Amino acid sequence: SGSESVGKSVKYKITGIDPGAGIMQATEEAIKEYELDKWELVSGSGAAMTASLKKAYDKKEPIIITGWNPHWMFSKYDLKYLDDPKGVYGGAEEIHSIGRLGLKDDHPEAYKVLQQFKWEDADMGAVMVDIQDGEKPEVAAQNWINENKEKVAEWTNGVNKVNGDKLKLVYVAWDSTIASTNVMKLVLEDLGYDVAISQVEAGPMWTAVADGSADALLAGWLPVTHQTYAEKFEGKYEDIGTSMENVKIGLTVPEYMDIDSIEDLKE
Ligand SMILES: C[SH](C)CC(=O)O
Repeated sequence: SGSESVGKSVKYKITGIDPGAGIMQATEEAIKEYELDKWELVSGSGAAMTASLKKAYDKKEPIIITGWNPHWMFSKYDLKYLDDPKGVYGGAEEIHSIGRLGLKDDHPEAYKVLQQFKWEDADMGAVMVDIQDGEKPEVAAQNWINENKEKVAEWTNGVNKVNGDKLKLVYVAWDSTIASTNVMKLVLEDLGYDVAISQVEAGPMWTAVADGSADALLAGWLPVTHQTYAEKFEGKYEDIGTSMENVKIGLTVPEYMDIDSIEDLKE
């Protein structure tokens, strides 16, 4: 066919995000399972990945990235997941709220909010797009809360106000988690909590909850994406509840690329 192989066209590179992310471990495993010997996974950050995506997409050039839903990039660009016949990336994943041991006794009101915290892809997406359009995360979060009082009222249903109790949430700079953490910060502050949010890498995020130095994380992607962390810290955290279902991770490419499966990368 004379057409250059996909691998050659992207110099056998997959453009990833921060090295501790579960999708990065899954992609290293995919490189092994699909015998993508010449391929390498390039780590960086979520922001660097989406900047590379924009650069390639604007010129209709090939690029392969580590993608996930919810993410604003799927509404901004025409993207598709590569089929994963070996199931390396798992199926429908869920986002869990993970709390330190003792949180329920120390802060029963906050615990109950996290238990009742549930929203959809579209809710989180609205906050992410607002941020992507230049709004500050805390303003985008407040905008969403103002528009969704009834949904927030479900989260705080039956929860008493508190008087300045301190809470610390940890998160990673993934667009989805920046959105959820900023919304939850405002909801808990509205109940009277003094909330600090701290941006760390994925490993330190789980470690902080497991060692009790943070109260909760809102980005427990399970059962597959964060399986390594969940196993490593087994017994040292409490899975408080699922805030979102049917989320997904996988290798992602622009629709204009004529490949459909991870198997196609072997050529
Ligand atoms: C980047 S996804 C939100 C989560 C993960 O891959 O760890």
